[in-house]
Amino acid sequence: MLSGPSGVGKSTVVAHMRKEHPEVWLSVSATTRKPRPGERHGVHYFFVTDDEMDKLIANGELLEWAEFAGNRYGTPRAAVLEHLEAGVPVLLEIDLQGARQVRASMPEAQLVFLAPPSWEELVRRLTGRGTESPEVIDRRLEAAKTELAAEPEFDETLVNTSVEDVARELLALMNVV
Ligand SMILES: Nc1nc2c(ncn2[C@@H]2O[C@H](COP(=O)(O)OP(=O)(O)O)[C@@H](O)[C@H]2O)c(=O)[nH]1
Ligand SMILES: Nc1ncnc2c1ncn2[C@@H]1O[C@H](COP(=O)(O)OP(=O)(O)O)[C@@H](O)[C@H]1O
Repeated sequence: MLSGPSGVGKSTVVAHMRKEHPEVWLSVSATTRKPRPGERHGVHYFFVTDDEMDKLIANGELLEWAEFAGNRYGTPRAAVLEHLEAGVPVLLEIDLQGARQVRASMPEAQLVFLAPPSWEELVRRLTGRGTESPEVIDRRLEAAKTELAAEPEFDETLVNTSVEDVARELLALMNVV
């Protein structure tokens, strides 16, 4: 499981890793957040309405879910279990609250925290991505303070200075290489 503050580079690292190792399966989450330009339904997320999210939760279809910066996000349970049973390396990219839930239900899961080289660099990356309004950026930076403080809860911390290095370290932790 990979967690870390918004803008630290999780998606970038995972995309780089999967380009070279497509055998790593990345869970596609359901979210009530609106798609960013270029994001596709079923690829980056399953973009769902509030009602649809209510149903997924009520029917027990999510392994975990959380509200993050005003939107809900959850991991579809069935696909994760199928891939684990098939022996495929599974990666979840989820927030701190989700990571805590998975740790409780799957104690064997490995929790990896992706940290920024500095607070200033995190702000620079999140702002530089240009996908969020200043209000949303503030909200995400507020959440980032809590996430950075929870770093000791994780099994491993990787500092995202070089995307290539972090991708390699993550693969090694997953025993893929
Ligand atoms: N708990 C949980 N968090 C998720 C899930 N999918 C994504 N997230 C997290 O939600 C947060 C916001 O994701 P997103 O809106 O895509 O923004 P980004 O992380 O800045 O690219 C990030 O911390 C994600 O890791 C999920 O299924 N469950
Ligand atoms: N190691 C890095 N060095 C410099 N910029 C990076 C690095 N990793 C990611 N970025 C940039 O930071 C921004 C946020 O990355 P992104 O992968 O969207 O973060 P997250 O998925 O954690 O929210 C993007 O513009 C990305 O190109």
